[in-house]
Amino acid sequence: MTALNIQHVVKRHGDLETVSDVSLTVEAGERVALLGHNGAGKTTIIKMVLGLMPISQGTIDVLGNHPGSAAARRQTGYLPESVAFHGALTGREQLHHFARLKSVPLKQADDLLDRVGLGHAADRRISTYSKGMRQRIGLAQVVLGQPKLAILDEPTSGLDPVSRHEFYDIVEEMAHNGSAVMLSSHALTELELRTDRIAILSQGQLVANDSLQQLRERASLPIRFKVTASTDTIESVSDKLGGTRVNCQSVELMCRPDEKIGVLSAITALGPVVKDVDVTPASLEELYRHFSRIEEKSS
Ligand SMILES: Nc1ncnc2c1ncn2[C@@H]1O[C@H](COP(=O)(O)OP(=O)(O)OP(=O)(O)O)[C@@H](O)[C@H]1O
Repeated sequence: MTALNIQHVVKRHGDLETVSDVSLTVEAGERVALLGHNGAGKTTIIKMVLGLMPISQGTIDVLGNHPGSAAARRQTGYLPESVAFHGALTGREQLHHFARLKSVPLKQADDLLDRVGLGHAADRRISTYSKGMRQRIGLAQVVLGQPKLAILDEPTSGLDPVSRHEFYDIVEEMAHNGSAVMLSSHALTELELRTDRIAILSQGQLVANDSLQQLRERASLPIRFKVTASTDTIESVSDKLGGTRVNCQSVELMCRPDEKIGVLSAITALGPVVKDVDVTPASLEELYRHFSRIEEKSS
């Protein structure tokens, strides 16, 4: 089921067009990452989806409802880029408040405080919380009531690496339970394995919208091999395979994706002199640069 359906959406501020003919869907249970440079139009799209900003052209359907309608809001969880809570309230009081607004049992709020790692600080005032702790309260209020659509704008800014990992575990759990999740981020490395689809915006236009695997196939960027042998055999390995010597034990090779199996066969044919092989396909960061650059060149 399609939870979010954005079709041919345009946003104009006077003469300035900041979102140009963007079409994007997010299915129930799917995690879609919205990527783009500063000013690419991510927050503008999110604001239109939430009904906080009027659409100049095109349509947005949120679970069969108009963006910003009571029905759409009831089923949507939102974590803004800069999350702000009442500093005088404790984490528990703040989350209980959201639970009452969402008509969710208070017990669920208490359980969520533990789930986001704030059980120990639940009865402390939010003014004493670090940025990461506030972000966790923000995530807890999104998860509260298991919304059918979750919109997360730069959700991991301010979180340390362990907290980021835990954050994506919770997002995964939400998607597993049927929520559609759209999140914007600049932290590409962490998104690689934790999202189902990547949508890349460049200057208001959607320049890519595929799974990581499909993006790799489309971009056809080189694959990197690092072949390790012993110091006394690396010279002959290097002579046979070519590539660049990176140290006294390793050679680095690059090839096109369609050459991968051939290169692997050549490495395997060298037999036990090869101690190790690392095969690294294009990273999301490289793909992101590739797709953003194509658009910049053509504009
Ligand atoms: N009310 C407005 N009037 C005029 N221009 C606006 C308005 N709101 C946003 N913009 C412009 O729209 C473009 C997209 O902004 P947006 O905030 O959506 O970018 P973003 O992709 O979220 O960037 P960031 O990663 O920096 O948060 C920017 O050029 C911004 O200046």
